[in-house]
Amino acid sequence: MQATTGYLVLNTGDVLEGQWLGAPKETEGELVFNTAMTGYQEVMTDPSYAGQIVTMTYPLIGNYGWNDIDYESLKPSLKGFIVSTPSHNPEHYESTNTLLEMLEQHYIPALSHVDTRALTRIIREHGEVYGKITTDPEQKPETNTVNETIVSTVSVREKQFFKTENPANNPTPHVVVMDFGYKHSIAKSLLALGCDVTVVPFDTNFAEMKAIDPDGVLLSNGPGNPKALEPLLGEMKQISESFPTMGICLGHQLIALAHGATTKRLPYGHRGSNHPVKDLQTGKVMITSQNHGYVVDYDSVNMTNWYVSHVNVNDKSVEGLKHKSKPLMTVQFHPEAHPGPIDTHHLFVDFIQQFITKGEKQHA
Ligand SMILES: NC(=O)CC[C@H](N)C(=O)O
Repeated sequence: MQATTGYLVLNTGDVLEGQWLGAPKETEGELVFNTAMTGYQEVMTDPSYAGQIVTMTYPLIGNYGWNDIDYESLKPSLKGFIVSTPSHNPEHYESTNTLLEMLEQHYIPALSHVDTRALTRIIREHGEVYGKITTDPEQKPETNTVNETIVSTVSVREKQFFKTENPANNPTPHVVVMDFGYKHSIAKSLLALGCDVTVVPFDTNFAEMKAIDPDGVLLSNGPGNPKALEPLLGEMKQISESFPTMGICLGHQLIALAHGATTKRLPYGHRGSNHPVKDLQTGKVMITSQNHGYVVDYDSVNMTNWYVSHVNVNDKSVEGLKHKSKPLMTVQFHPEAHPGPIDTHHLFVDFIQQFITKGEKQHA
């Protein structure tokens, strides 16, 4: 079969040629690159990529197929996918489908045989790049395609309860995950540690949270600019001051904003599975999985009540915050490690230790 030629046209004026894969529809969005060598299924199903076109810097994509285990959400939310060399004949005992079949099933347009190194250099140089996947190289992409309410498109509408199959603690702790586009691995990590988990919509307020009365609250990862959720910060502040709370990625940024810090855009984002992060208390460096374009501004953190617990070794940006007197901890990276190394899994243990050690609720 003759491959259809497709183009990625960028707002920088660059046009890259490739072969069309997946859904036969044009798409546009912000271009971001991920440097992980494996984990394309987790990347594609991570709701934090909603509104974005993702390119993988590793050239061989699809070679271990697509399985029933590694989903981070039920379907991909990304707008498009750009690869160098796709594999249509995967080899893996868990594989149930090919990458191409999944692109078609979920109606995601993609391009292969693109010079992804050149594309990554363009993104690194310009920082914020928008693109369109099209058959017409004369087209121009829209800029600023991520709308303010993108979190509402990926959050659950009704709360969902999951019972742990590993009731290791008595009584079983109950964690509420505020869903800004949560990765399933976050809930799986908590369930595996013996917590029951309720996932609630992103706009759950303090009164609703009090009615559930969990032992701990986790604010999840999610897409878009954290400042888009400014109207909800007051509720999040109350929630995070009243329950032992953990924030991951967007959840970390939101807790920081709610407590008076500011966020800004990184020059070109951290997306990959080998970002070194230093724990400033122990001095240990851990390799982490990351996916973010925004970051908490170091100088804006109120050091009277907070300290910076982790920093990125490469660019010294804020990677974690801890409240000095409340059980409140946040991280910019992904301790659920999917895809990526499990160096920071212990943070989930640290989080739940806060409410299981005494076997009773820590908040009044
Ligand atoms: N993975 C995330 O939660 C990403 C957070 C936010 N959307 C960012 O890009 O910084």
